[in-house]
Amino acid sequence: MKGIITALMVSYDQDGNLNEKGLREIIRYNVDVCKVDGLYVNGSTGENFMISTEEKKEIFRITKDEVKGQVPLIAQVGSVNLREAIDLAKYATDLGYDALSAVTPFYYKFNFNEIKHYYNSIINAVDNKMIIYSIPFLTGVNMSLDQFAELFENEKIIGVKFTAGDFYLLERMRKKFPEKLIYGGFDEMLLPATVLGIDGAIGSTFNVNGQRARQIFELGKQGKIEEAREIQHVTNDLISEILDNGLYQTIKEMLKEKGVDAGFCREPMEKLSEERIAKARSIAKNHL
Ligand SMILES: CC(=O)N[C@H](C=O)[C@@H](O)[C@H](O)[C@H](O)CO
Ligand SMILES: CC(=O)C(=O)O
Repeated sequence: MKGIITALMVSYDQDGNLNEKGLREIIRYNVDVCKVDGLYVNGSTGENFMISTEEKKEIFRITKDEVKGQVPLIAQVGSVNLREAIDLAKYATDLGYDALSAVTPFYYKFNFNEIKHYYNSIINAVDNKMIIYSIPFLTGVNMSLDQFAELFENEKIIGVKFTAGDFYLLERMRKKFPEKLIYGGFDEMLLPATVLGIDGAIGSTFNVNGQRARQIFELGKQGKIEEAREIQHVTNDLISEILDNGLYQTIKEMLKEKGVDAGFCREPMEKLSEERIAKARSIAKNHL
């Protein structure tokens, strides 16, 4: 479960209904064209926090079915509704997902004991492994090195998806937890995170830019820093244009430009104007 892992996009139709055919096409594009090492299902990029429990299960099921064992699968099951998280953890485990992940519980200012209870409750309910999903800029939840150490005392908690720019903390974690899996979260900082020794990365832009991400990761690990930096520069020209135009909507339009039925984002995310659709299409033409 190392390497370049796509935070999988999901296709919704104009009315926001799950588009199974489109989801299958996105999966195929990731596996066959971007050639990524795994899929992270129902993360932020999957618009997970805007959909129902039944839809989450449907996405887990379709993805497992379409992938046919070609790459490992990680199921993001985190929810402020702990019962839902446990239910999803059981569902994904029964389907055969290789690992689970859960976002730190957010919205209420849970204390660390509550966060620890949340992780242990989810993972101790199933025969599976857990990857903590830490994304402080969206959740407001910051954990210290000592707090990560306390969570990692549970041997079923095998790693962390670290979507943060705190590279001091990342370095401290690498030193303190050599046996845990650490995944980079910000695709635009893949090279510096690789230099600090991450085991892999999980990201949204790998849905379209997975091949360059792999090059950055491989070259970085080999110490070919200048070559890797050139590819990070090209990648970040791409990512900055995507971010300026609307992250998930733009990646979907880029997939459509590649013939993938990626659909639309779920409300309340807005639909792109004609002008921004044209911009997204031109980003795909110029950079992919
Ligand atoms: C919130 C979100 O989508 N985060 C992703 C991973 O955690 C990243 O892949 C970013 O989308 C990407 O780095 C662009 O900022
Ligand atoms: C990594 C990311 O974007 C996600 O959680 O989907």
